[in-house]
Amino acid sequence: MQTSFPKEDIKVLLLEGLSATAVENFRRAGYSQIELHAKSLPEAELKERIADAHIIGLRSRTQLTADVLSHAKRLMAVGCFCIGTNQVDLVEASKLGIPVFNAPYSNTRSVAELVVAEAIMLLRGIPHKNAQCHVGGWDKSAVGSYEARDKVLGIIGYGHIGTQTGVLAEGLGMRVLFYDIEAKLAMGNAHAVASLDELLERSDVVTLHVPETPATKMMFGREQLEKMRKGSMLINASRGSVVDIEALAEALKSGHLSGAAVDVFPVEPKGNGEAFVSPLVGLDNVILTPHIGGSTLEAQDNIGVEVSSKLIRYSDNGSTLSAVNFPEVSLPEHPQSRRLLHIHRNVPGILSRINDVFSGENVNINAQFLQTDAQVGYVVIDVSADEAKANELKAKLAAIPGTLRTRILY
Ligand SMILES: NC(=O)C1=CN([C@@H]2O[C@H](COP(=O)(O)OP(=O)(O)OC[C@H]3O[C@@H](n4cnc5c(N)ncnc54)[C@H](O)[C@@H]3O)[C@@H](O)[C@H]2O)C=CC1
Ligand SMILES: O=C(O)C(=O)COP(=O)(O)O
Repeated sequence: MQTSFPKEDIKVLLLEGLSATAVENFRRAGYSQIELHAKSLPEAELKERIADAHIIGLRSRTQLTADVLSHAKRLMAVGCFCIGTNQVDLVEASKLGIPVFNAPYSNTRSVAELVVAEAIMLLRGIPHKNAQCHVGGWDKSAVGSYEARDKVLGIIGYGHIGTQTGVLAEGLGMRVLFYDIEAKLAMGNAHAVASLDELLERSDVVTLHVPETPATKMMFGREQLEKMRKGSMLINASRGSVVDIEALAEALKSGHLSGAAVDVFPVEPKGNGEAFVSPLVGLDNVILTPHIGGSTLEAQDNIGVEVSSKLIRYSDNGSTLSAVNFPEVSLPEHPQSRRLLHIHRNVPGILSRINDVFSGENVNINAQFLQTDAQVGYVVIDVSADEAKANELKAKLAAIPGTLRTRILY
């Protein structure tokens, strides 16, 4: 599709070592100005690099704060090449008229497999036995080693990853309980519990799968750890902010918990090679992994295609389907028309001002799409007009008070 703004002038900034599938997809769609970085950028450099970027792709490390976004003079879309979107100030992006996309399912299975494997490792006391062997020890004993079969796995946050983890765990013969703030359909023989406390009191292994939200920040502290059964285990592959890591280290040192597996941390290195510091370092009953729950080649390749396709579709066609902070529209193509986009603050009266722009003009409106959310309104208008007329209409649309952005797509 031929776009009004030449695709070769659209700068795509891709950070944090995204899969080559993302780059190939952009290139195939005609985007040639792609800047690739293997790591997240220090804030000052990020502000510099984002200044003239039209599209940015990132993973969990890059913080797109309101301050960083204020340096992005041309940014039209953000792609989180992962599940979590807590690293982006979604409200600010929405206020600026910038849709944010993610990959809500592509690494779900990878996280669930890792968690189930860790549950088995912890139940067998493998972290400690492994550490012993590495220093010449030999601790052949069944003490503290258990089968996963018939043990209780307590899942906090029964969404995509939580349910998938429960299904895999049931395959091993584990009994699955879950706690969620929403009513959820139980998969297999899983049971919802009435309260977090009940889940903690009944589980042998507890695993966290909540997103980072104001309500989940530090939701798992000393009080929750104390309520866990003596000798039980905790797995956290959600977000580092969810667990009080100092309190977790104490619970492990005191023996109240017999083990833990932790993939996410309150402070994580910006990239490979930077030192990792944590109160859990050196505890040989803990499996530490460098935030790799979703880092399998399958997941990363799929995410690369999924998120780049959403960004390309928005850039080429205006569709915002599955944006996490923006009104969602899925648009047909009308190649015979010119497509104008109008993004505005959702305040009363704008639609009639938009329609005023077209009334009295000698142009035919072939289609009009409108979707709003609490903050933003998104109108797409397909018109029969020549280039000069389309530019004139765009200028009039841009002059409407409350307008955030206007574009002529094609
Ligand atoms: N370690 C890693 O590499 C990865 C980590 N993640 C993390 O896992 C999180 C969960 O992913 P999904 O399962 O795909 O998300 P999801 O949105 O499908 O599920 C999250 C569930 O948590 C529930 N929830 C929210 N607040 C809660 C609370 N306060 N208490 C109890 N339940 C609550 C929700 O109702 C929902 O059912 C992501 O947001 C991300 O932070 C995701 C992928 C990879
Ligand atoms: O998908 C997520 O939310 C993750 O936490 C994975 O993050 P990553 O892409 O490995 O930085």
